[in-house]
Amino acid sequence: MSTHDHDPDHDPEDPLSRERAHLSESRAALRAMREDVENLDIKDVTANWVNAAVLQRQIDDRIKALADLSHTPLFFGRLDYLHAPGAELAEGAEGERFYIGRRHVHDAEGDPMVIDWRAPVSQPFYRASKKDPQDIGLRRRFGYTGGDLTAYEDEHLTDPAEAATTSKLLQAEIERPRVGPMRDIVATIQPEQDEIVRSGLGGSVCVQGGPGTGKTAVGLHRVAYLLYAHRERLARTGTLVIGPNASFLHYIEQVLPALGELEVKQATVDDLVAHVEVKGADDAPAAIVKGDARMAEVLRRAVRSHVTIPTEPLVVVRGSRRWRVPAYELEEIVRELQERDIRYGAARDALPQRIAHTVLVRMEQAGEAPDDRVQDAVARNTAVKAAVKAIWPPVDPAKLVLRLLSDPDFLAEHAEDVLTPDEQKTILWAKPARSVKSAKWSAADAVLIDEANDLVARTHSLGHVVIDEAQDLSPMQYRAVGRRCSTGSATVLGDLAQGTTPWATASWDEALRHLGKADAVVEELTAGFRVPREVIAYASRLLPSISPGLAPVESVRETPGSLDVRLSTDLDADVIAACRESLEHEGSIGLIAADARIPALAEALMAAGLPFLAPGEETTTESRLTLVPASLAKGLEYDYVVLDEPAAVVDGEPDERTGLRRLYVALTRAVSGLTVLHAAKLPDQLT
Ligand SMILES: Nc1ncnc2c1ncn2[C@@H]1O[C@H](COP(=O)(O)OP(=O)(O)OP(=O)(O)O)[C@@H](O)[C@H]1O
Repeated sequence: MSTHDHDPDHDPEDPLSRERAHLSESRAALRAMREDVENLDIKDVTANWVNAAVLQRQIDDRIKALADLSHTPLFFGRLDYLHAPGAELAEGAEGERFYIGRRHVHDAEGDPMVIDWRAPVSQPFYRASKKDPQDIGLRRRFGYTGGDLTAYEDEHLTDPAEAATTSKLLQAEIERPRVGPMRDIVATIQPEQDEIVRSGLGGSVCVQGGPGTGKTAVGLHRVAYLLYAHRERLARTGTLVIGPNASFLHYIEQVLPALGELEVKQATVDDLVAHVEVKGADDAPAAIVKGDARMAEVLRRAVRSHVTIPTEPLVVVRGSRRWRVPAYELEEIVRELQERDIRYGAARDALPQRIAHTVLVRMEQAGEAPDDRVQDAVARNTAVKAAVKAIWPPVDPAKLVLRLLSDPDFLAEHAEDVLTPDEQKTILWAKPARSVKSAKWSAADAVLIDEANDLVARTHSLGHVVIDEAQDLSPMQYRAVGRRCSTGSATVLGDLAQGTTPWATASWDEALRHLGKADAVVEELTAGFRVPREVIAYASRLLPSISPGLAPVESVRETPGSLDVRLSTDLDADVIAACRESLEHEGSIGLIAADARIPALAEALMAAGLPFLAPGEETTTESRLTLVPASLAKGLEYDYVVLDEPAAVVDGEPDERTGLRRLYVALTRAVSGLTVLHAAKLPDQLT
């Protein structure tokens, strides 16, 4: 591989000059594409204002997607094929040379200037190697400074004499200082990441990977890829990215728009199940039982218990005639509906028609010739309606859960042999709630209501769902997410070692069963792109205690002197000093501390005149310091991290293993440097 930097003398024969010329031509072509859309006159197409509004929105989105962002290079790579790969591999692609970028750009004749990174013809940019050149003679990577193309790097994959080296441009991209929200990695997706990104829409994928292995990045790029490869289907069915909390979602929200995808929804699991206002919290034992998959069976039984097998005949009066359906026939109808695999509500909707059908059969036997309208009229008959209400009454999911948590006998009846008497006691409210409105619902209760909801009426399924930090979901939460992709597929991202809930995932196989995706492929990512080698080695000392089976992350970053562990006699003052030191470097700074330490540290920072942000607030070049409670650090990263009192982070959790896992998360947020300050003794597992 050879790297070439910008030659200031403009030589038209110089490859860099030629590449820059292609860049300006491509930008001009993109501008022309945008102008074409801007000049569209929709008055000619439709006079209907509703259609016009819809069309205008589509046009506005398209204009947005065609924007030429000065800080994102239009192309970042070039592939020279040995043989023309054929037009079926890329929109209108012909010839052997392709520039790879974030989006497709074509010239006035429709010939491609830049090929979308997701097109099949672009794939060798990420996957080809000396071992498997995939018909690529030259792979060129471009380096940019500001918006300018200033360097390129060549690999001649079929040249046996050329030594394989690591890419300097990749190294520079990984080591660049972080400011602001998460960015896309489209120019430097690694082969093992690309395999996950491009895996098909039909199958679900689960990615286990240590801190900084790119799980979040891979999940987001997979959505972008799937939207490209299955645009129409996913536009119809929808896509969703699920993250642990609002600040995390805020951190990642710009990645997909930067890749031209504006339609992907984002939510936390709590958002998905927000049927009631969450005003209360469970203690851990109650939350564990409520999150246990056995609760699904309790709810199923409780919902079904509303059906009463009829013992009285039904009499329908029409005109001068009375039609009698005996109890045993009603019972047959009810039993048949119970045995079918349909929701409680759907069966309830079907029941009046079934009864009416039986009445119609009677009419026909008596020589009448009733039609469909008669059947509908019978189904709406007051006697039939009353019977349906008695046999199959409506169920309000929230009221049902309220009763289960308030009424010991009702719970015992449906939890028999499913929950132990002690477990039942654990989840019963000390003070029964009066109404759905006044109840102090917890987050776990809302998930139970969601399950009950689905027993009554099927939850709408999307085409693809990505779940990040999945290791923290309870079995009941996995079920709630699984319902939302029951007819689609899922990408499950997580790290067993970072599970910090009392119900944290212990095995992916089990989690995937709860999700309803037992056939998902589990992939492992082991190369770390965030945390410097020395820091990850330090954090990995905790692995034997927190997740014995897992191998430590192999960092691709070598930043010597990136770890500094200091004993302090005046913690607050030393923390402030360490923040000031970190602020001398470029990039973002995170001060991470046990949640209980946050108020004291906030005060110390204010007293020292150091302005700071809360997680989720965007760091800028002016405001670069964020004060991060350990409980919100997951998934985030900062250039420099100052970690306050590890022992307090561990002690902030109900048990030691969870505490050490929380510490592991806090220790693995740094991109360039980590300073650990402690006045108390460090946890034994670290030393
Ligand atoms: N191929 C890549 N090229 C450049 N940067 C990368 C690559 N893969 C990942 N990164 C960067 O590494 C950092 C960590 O990635 P990401 O947040 O996706 O990791 P993660 O596995 O989700 O971490 P965590 O377990 O801590 O949540 C991000 O800044 C991301 O942009």
